[in-house]
Amino acid sequence: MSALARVGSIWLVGCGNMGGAMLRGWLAQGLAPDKLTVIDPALPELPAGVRSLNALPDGEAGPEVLVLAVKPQLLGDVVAQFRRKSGSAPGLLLSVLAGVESGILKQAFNAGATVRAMPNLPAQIGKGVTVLCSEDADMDRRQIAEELMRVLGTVEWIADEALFHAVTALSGSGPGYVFRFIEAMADAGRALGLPEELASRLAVETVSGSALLASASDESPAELADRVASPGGTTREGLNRLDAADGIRPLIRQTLEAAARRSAELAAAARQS
Ligand SMILES: NC(=O)C1=CN([C@@H]2O[C@H](COP(=O)(O)OP(=O)(O)OC[C@H]3O[C@@H](n4cnc5c(N)ncnc54)[C@H](OP(=O)(O)O)[C@@H]3O)[C@@H](O)[C@H]2O)C=CC1
Ligand SMILES: O=C(O)[C@@H]1CCC=N1
Repeated sequence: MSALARVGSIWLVGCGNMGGAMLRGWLAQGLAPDKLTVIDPALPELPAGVRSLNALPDGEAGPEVLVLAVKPQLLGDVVAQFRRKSGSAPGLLLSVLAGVESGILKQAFNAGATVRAMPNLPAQIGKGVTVLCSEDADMDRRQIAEELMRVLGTVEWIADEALFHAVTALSGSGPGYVFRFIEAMADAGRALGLPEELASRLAVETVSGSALLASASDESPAELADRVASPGGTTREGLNRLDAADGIRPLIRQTLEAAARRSAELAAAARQS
């Protein structure tokens, strides 16, 4: 029996982009709806059989798995509610909150084990990548956490939680940069005279097809770029601009550095709250 099928109860706190994707994925994998409680003051419409609450229940024993998917700035509210209302600590705490460290989560919820996760938005179509990290989860709880996140796409474990700032900057925030890149490609195509909708479609399909090829190919992205660039052709001219000293590499490095810095700031704020 899968680890997930053995889980008794899951409370999901926050059912927006990430929480919603997890909920849909778990149900699609066959998790029984009556094992699930969603806690979200917005009371989102939920599939039949899932318990919906606008706040943590009063005096009820804690769940086997507590999943946190609220904005990091709301952690304090959730912790305060948990202390006021819940009867016992969860067996496993799984948090997708950017910047909030395991130490803070352990102190706040006193769970049997704590796992931090950093998914990304393609999770909404099961094509995300999630990085997991835990200092105290045994094999069984690691397996539960992994199965809960695998419904969102692929899963990677890291041993050093300090790398979470870099992970958040790269894969957590990364879809945002890729969407901006698609937009910029489409804008540039329009500036060259393409009709707006055609430029948008060409930009999306070009990025999507290239990502699929990079994922399926044994060749590195650098080798694949060389395959596109015929000697003396158009792509080399474009790549020369991207590869210039003020081109894409320093820009992307600065982009990730800015996001990682923000992750560290969120961590500091959570430590102080
Ligand atoms: N979006 C992304 O791509 C990624 C997000 N994350 C992390 O996931 C977490 C959630 O992000 P995301 O899903 O985008 O956020 P959303 O705002 O989409 O979802 C959060 C949900 O929590 C609800 N909420 C607000 N207050 C409470 C409360 N006290 N108790 C329970 N639920 C509450 C919100 O309701 P309302 O809208 O009414 O306030 C909303 O429905 C964040 O911590 C973020 O760092 C991690 C990786 C990627
Ligand atoms: O922007 C954020 O803070 C969250 C974490 C990674 C993606 N979204």
